[in-house]
Amino acid sequence: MAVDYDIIVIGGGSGGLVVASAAAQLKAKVALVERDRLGGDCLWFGCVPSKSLIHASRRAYQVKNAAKFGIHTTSPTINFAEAIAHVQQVIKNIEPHDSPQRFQGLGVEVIFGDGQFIDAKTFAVNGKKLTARAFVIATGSRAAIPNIPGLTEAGFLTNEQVFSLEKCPKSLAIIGAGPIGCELGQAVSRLGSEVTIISSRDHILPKEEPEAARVVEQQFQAEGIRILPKSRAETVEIAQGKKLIKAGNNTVIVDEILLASGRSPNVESLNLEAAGVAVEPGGIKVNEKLQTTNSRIYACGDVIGGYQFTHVAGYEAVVVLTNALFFPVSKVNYRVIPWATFTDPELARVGLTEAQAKAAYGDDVYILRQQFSDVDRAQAEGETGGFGKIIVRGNGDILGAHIVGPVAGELIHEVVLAMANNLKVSALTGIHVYPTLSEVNSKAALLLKKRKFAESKWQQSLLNRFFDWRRSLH
Ligand SMILES: Cc1cc2nc3c(=O)[nH]c(=O)nc-3n(C[C@H](O)[C@H](O)[C@H](O)COP(=O)(O)OP(=O)(O)OC[C@H]3O[C@@H](n4cnc5c(N)ncnc54)[C@H](O)[C@@H]3O)c2cc1C
Ligand SMILES: NC(=O)c1ccc[n+]([C@@H]2O[C@H](COP(=O)([O-])OP(=O)(O)OC[C@H]3O[C@@H](n4cnc5c(N)ncnc54)[C@H](O)[C@@H]3O)[C@@H](O)[C@H]2O)c1
Repeated sequence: MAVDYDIIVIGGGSGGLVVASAAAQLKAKVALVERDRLGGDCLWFGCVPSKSLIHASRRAYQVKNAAKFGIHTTSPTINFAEAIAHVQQVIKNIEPHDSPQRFQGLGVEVIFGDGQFIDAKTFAVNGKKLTARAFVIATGSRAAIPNIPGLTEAGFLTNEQVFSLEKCPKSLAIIGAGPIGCELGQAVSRLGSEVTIISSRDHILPKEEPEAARVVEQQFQAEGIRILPKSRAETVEIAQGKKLIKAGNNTVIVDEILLASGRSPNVESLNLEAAGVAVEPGGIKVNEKLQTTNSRIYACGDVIGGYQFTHVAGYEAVVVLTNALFFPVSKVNYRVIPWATFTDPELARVGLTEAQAKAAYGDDVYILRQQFSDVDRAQAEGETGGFGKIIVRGNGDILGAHIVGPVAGELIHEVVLAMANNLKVSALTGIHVYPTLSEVNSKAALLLKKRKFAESKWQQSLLNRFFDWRRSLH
C-alpha cells in the first residue's frame, strides 16, 4: 500500500531539522511534526542563550579584573535585565534560520501538533493519520527532576526558565556540577549572584579528565563560587521566604534553585509501545544504524541518550538520513567526538581520557602535556592557567586530547582534524604562527619526539659519536 511520505520527522530541533531539510533537498516527500516551536533546546533554552549569557558575564569579569593590565575602572554596574535582553536578542537573530517559512521553502511540510503512533507505520497528529516509509524520532530531552522531598513545593528553575529571569537571584544553589551547572553557575555568579554548586562527585565536571576539571574548579573557588563536593541535595524546605537545602552535613539557604542534574528523554506522549519502539532508562534504544527496535523508525539526538550535544545530534541526523532514505548501511562511529564546556577557562576534549587510554593500551601510552604558561601568547594575555594534553601511542597514533585554558573549544579542532584523518601526532608539529595560543598543540605534539629521543640511549650515543668524529676531522 502506498504511503503518504518518504519520511516523517518528529521533533524540530538540532537533529530533526537537519534530517528534514536535507531529505527535502534530496527531493524526498517530508513531514516535520513539532509540538512547540522549531529550533529545539539549543536555540531556545540551551547552547545559544547559555553562550550569550556567558559572554555577557565574561565582559563583567574582564572589566572587574582589568587592573592587572593597568586599566583601572570603578566596579561595573551590572544590569541583569539588559544582559538577559542581549540573550533574547541573540535568539531572535538566529531564529529565522530555524523558521517554519524557511523549511517550507525547502519543501518540508511543517505540522505543528503533539502526535502519537497508532501502529508501526502510522503517526496521528491533529486528527490526521500520516503514513511513511520511515520515521525519525528527534524529540530531544528536558531537565531531569530529581526526587528530592520538598523540591517541588519550594519551586525551582531549569534551563527553560533561567534565560528569561527578570532579576539576578541574590543567591542561587545549583544541583549538579555537570556542564549546565558549571557554565551557568559561573555566569550567574559573575553577574552578581552568590552561587553554591552541589556536586554529587568529588570534583566538578565528572565526565572530564580529572586534572583538567580541577583547573576549572580552582578558578571557581578563586571567584568565590562555593562548591560542595560529594554532596547530594537530600531535602528542600521553605524557611522565612528562602529555600533551605540539606546536602549531607551542609545546609544551603538561597533565593533560587537551578536544577542541572542530568536530562530525561522526551518520549512519554509518543505512544511508542504501539510502534514497537523500546525505551531504556537513558533514552530510546537504537542499534549502530540508529534504528529503533522497529527497523523503519530511527531516532537521533538527545532522545537516545549518549553524547547529548548539538553537533552530535547533527552528525547522527546525517547517519539517519542516509539509512532512512536509501539503504540502512551507515553506522555511527563515536571515536572522534569533540566537545567543550564554556566555563572560563574553557575545557575541551576529544577521544579518550588518560585512564581510558591506559586501560586500553597499557604501557603503550604517552602523555604529552604542555602548560599554557610556556606559550608566549598566553603570557601576553595573562591566561596562563591550564594546559593542553595529548594522549598518544608510541607509534604516534592520537588517542585523545584535553585542553583547559583560553579558547580551548577552538583549539581542540586541530587535534580533531588529525584524529579524524588518522594522522600521527607529528602532523601537529607543522609550522604554527607565532605567537598564537594554538602553539599549545604543536609544543605538546613535539614532546613525543623529544621523549623518545631522551629514552633512546643508542640514538644519543650514535649522535655523540657522529659529532665527535666530525670535530676530529678539523
Ligand atoms: C543549558 C544548555 C546548554 C547547552 N549547551 C550546549 C553547547 O554549548 N553545545 C552543544 O553542543 N550542546 C549544548 N547543549 C545540548 C544541546 O542543546 C542538545 O544536545 C541538542 O539540542 C539536542 O538536539 P535534539 O535534536 O536531540 O533535541 P532538541 O534540539 O531539543 O529538539 C527536540 C524538539 O522536539 C520537540 N518535541 C519534543 N517532544 C515532541 C513531541 N512529542 N512531538 C513533536 N515534537 C516534540 C521539541 O519541542 C524540540 O523542538 C546544551 C543544552 C542545555 C540544556
Ligand atoms: N557546552 C556544552 O556542550 C554543554 C553545555 C551544557 C549542557 N550540555 C549537554 O547537556 C547535558 C546535560 O547537562 P547536565 O549538566 O544537566 O548533566 P550531567 O549529567 O552532565 O551532569 C549532572 C550532574 O549532576 C549530578 N547530580 C544528579 N543528581 C544530583 C543531586 N541530587 N545532587 C547533586 N548532584 C546531582 C550527577 O551526578 C551529574 O554529575 C550534558 O551531558 C551535555 O551533553 C552541553
